[in-house]
Amino acid sequence: MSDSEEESQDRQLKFVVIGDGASGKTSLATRFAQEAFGKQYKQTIGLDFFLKRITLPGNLNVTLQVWDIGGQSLGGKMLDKYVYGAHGVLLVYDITNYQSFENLEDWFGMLKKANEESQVQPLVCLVGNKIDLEHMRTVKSDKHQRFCQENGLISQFVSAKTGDSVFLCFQRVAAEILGVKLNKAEMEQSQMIVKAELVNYPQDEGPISQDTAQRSKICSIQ
Ligand SMILES: Nc1nc2c(ncn2[C@@H]2O[C@H](COP(=O)(O)OP(=O)(O)OP(=O)(O)O)[C@@H](O)[C@H]2O)c(=O)[nH]1
Repeated sequence: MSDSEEESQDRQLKFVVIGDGASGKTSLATRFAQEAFGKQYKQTIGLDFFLKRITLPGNLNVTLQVWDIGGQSLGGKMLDKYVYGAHGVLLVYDITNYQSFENLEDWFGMLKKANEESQVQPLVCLVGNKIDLEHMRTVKSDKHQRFCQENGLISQFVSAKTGDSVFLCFQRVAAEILGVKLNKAEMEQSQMIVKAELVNYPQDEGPISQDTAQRSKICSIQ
């Protein structure tokens, strides 16, 4: 069988990523689809698309079509058309920004309304992003859990910056939609790659040779 024939058998799933501006939706999509992260904030106007093929247990190939929707779209005319017919939705907020959590009600309300007449009801995952900034958290984890329970959502905490649990998040939603069970080992395997950046040493701890300083900026633990 040729490659293109094989690909044509892939399941295609539409994922939309919604939530307040600057909560990290583009970063999440970019981390997932391109394994990259940019510190610079560039507002998404309208929407962006990403495609990524993943393999679920049982050798099931799935192509995820990720629609990254600009946070300023809430209240805009096009938003219900963007989210219509989605199989999976990542409802994203920033754990260090309480307002982004409060606004989830509006995002979720819009989502329900937009899909009222759709035959496919999307599976929704509540995504608390920026867990690398745990020390700056303003949204307590029990608030997050309560929102999930009240609305029947999957729950996930991630960091688009470090990559922590980003792949897992997309994988869990895709698996749930397709009725595929992930075992503990599979979940753990896709959970994290920790990249620890070294902080500059204080001046009075003695000189570090230029060579050493350059070689040891990032430490990866897998
Ligand atoms: N520390 C940290 N910063 C993050 C993380 N994710 C995103 N950011 C930063 O947060 C800012 C906003 O990220 P974006 O991904 O552009 O946010 P967005 O939700 O797509 O924003 P809109 O396009 O306005 O909807 C950027 O400066 C990112 O670098 C994260 O996990 N940790």
